[in-house]
Amino acid sequence: MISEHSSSIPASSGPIILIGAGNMGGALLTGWLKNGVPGSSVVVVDPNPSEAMRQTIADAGASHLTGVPVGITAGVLFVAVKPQVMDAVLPPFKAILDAETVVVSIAAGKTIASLEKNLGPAATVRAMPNTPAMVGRGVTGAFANARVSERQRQLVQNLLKVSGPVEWVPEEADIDSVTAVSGSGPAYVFYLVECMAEAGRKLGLQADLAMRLARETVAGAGELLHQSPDDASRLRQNVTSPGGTTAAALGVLMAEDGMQPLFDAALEAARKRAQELAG
Ligand SMILES: NC(=O)C1=CN([C@@H]2O[C@H](COP(=O)(O)OP(=O)(O)OC[C@H]3O[C@@H](n4cnc5c(N)ncnc54)[C@H](OP(=O)(O)O)[C@@H]3O)[C@@H](O)[C@H]2O)C=CC1
Ligand SMILES: O=C(O)[C@@H]1CCC=N1
Repeated sequence: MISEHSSSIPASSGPIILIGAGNMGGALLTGWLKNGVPGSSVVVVDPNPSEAMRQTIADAGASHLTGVPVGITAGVLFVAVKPQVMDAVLPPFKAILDAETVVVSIAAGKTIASLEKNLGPAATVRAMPNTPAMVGRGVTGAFANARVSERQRQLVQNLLKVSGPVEWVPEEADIDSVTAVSGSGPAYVFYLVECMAEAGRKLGLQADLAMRLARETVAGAGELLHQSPDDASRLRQNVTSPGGTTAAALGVLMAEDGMQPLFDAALEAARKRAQELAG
């Protein structure tokens, strides 16, 4: 159970059961532990976590199980397994829910209706974090169904915000769009680094130098975006001298057949895939 004394995390009515301690589940667990959630209030269910995760769990005094806990009721059931295995994994967990439990799923696409098919009607939040959560710099979109009380919403908000800001959306369908923008978004940025490095190599730079330049440029631009009060458009304009080199490059990227139509198509594809994973 999380006590009122845990820094910013309000009390839950029972332990947090985390199903799946992979990339995202592990990142959230690490964030909870750093932000005052006592390890003793967390039960991690994962048949085969990494050695590093086993160590984290053990060091925190959290419990590790390979299957459904027996004899306890979940305060929060936090679902962080792949959407494709959820229908096989979830049904036995129905036994550890009661009227006070809030279910949180971070799985792409999986609808609340699909979760309820496996778990029965429950206070449920669909959330979509992203991998910068691993360094406490993520952003999460979240939707709560009508069964979620104000207390549960606060509790979930505090559990999610250990990895960065939380943006609540008014419609469940919005979560699929959030997934397309920020859930998958870090991959687009990493690919941008790859593209910049490859283009630099084609201009004659050593491949590893081009990669270092591209990587530090994107990391530095991200940090500037994070720290500056200016919006992205203003920051772009600050780089762009009239008649200069940046304007020449942006003439290509911002052409009618430049990046915007590519991003429109890419994000539409991501949202469509989320919708296909719904069932
Ligand atoms: N990666 C990302 O950028 C994001 C992912 N998500 C969502 O988060 C969820 C998890 O993704 P991610 O962390 O990347 O995936 P991972 O594969 O890294 O993590 C899933 C974990 O669940 C474990 N697992 C498998 N079967 C079970 C089971 N029966 N009971 C308990 N645990 C089990 C896996 O073990 P094993 O490896 O041994 O199979 C693994 O440790 C997905 O639903 C995804 O859509 C959301 C936002 C961003
Ligand atoms: O690719 C995926 O399906 C997951 C969800 C968002 C990021 N990774």
